[in-house]
Amino acid sequence: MQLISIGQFHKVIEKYLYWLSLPSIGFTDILEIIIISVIVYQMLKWVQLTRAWTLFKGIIMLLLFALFAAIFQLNTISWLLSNSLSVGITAAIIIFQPELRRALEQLGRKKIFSNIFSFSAGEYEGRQSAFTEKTINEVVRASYEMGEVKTGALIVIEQNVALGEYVRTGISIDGLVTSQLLINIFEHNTPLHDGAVIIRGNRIVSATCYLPLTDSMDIGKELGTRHRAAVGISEVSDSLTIIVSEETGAVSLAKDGRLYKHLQKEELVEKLQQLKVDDTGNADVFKKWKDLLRNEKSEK
Ligand SMILES: Nc1ncnc2c1ncn2[C@@H]1O[C@H](COP(=O)(O)OP(=O)(O)OP(=O)(O)O)[C@@H](O)[C@H]1O
Repeated sequence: MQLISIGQFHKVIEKYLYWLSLPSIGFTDILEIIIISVIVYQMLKWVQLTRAWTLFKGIIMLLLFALFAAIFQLNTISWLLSNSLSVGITAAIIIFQPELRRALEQLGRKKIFSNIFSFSAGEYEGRQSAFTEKTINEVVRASYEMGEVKTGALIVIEQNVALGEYVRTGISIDGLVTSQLLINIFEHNTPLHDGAVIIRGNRIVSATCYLPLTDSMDIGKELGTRHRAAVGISEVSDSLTIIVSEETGAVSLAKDGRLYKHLQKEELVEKLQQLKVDDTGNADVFKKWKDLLRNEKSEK
């Protein structure tokens, strides 16, 4: 029996198994794979939380149908599908314009690096003055006192995204946050009780502000425009909004497009503590990391 040399063996392998050879993978390829995976994952996560999920399922059905048409050479159907693709994309952009706008706004709000590396309260909180323990106590006291007597209220706490355009819709007030002032503003049949109050740092900057209403379907039919306005402003900004129901006296909170209904006093305090900075105006960097991680967890 004639043995083949190593060189010949190599040639045979190259000739018949060339398709097995893998292209060389460099660092940039791995980086690209990671970046694309993260983008696709984030897009799928976003699509699942919006009306676009239904559209996404529809597109998958169409693609399966196109594959079926291609396999069985249904030429007319294939032609129709490929020619309506560009029209379909334009239509989807028009129909889902609010969702796309919201997604881009949310992307613009993600201050990942500044959140991690900024050490001063001004940069971290984006406010001119600090949101302190005293302000938290005043806001919480006012909310539950108004709840007890069923006085409706809407209190927006501004964070990194400036709410100037909504502040301008109201009547300008430059007053230190106190429970008495808040209760007074929302007192029935007084000129300032309608609409929302906006708080920036430790100060009430405006009252009777008009907020955008959400068109979310997830909000219960029993809730009216006050709650819709609170969720609406939380969709277009990183603000935190407290709602006191005039009907039930319940205190709720809107943040990142979500409504946390019927909060107990301690729960509200806990949520507001995340915005706090100490009296020197400095945010604790370790607390920031803890808060960031906690927020990530609670979002999951
Ligand atoms: N777009 C808006 N921006 C700011 N405030 C608003 C807006 N729409 C309604 N409000 C406030 O909400 C009040 C009406 O509340 P409505 O009864 O419709 O809401 P609700 O969610 O059912 O709350 P409640 O439980 O207090 O009745 C208005 O009088 C006004 O003060």
